[in-house]
Amino acid sequence: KHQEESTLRELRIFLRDVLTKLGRDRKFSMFTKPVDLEEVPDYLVIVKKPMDMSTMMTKIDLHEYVTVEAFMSDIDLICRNALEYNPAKDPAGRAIRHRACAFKDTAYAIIKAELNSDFEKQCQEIAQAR
Ligand SMILES: COC(=O)[C@H](Cc1ccco1)c1ccncc1
Repeated sequence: KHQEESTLRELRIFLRDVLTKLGRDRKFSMFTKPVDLEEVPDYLVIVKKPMDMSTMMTKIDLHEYVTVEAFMSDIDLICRNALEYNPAKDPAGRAIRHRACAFKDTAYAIIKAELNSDFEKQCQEIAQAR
């Protein structure tokens, strides 16, 4: 239905705006691109499902997100992966973990400030009907 397509188009615009805002913050630069598997050869031994903001931007453009909830699951995945791969056993690991938590909290705050709950309800109804 055209009304549904218009709602999903608005969702994509909203999600690109959230990622753009997060990508502007230099403390989150390690989350903007996939972890380099040549630099970090054991990454896939520990992290089963890598995720990063450039991959999320591609998923938006491929219409892979129909709800904000699905988008937030990938934000949570970025954070969880960083916590799993970077133990708190040294200052470098603790700094990355702190940024991972700040990344997730900042994403949630941007979304809460800008998302109309009716809008997400419409997206959920479209997702259920599919
Ligand atoms: C989310 O990013 C990561 O988990 C890797 C882990 C990592 C550790 C050593 C090399 O890479 C990272 C990359 C760049 N700067 C910090 C950490």
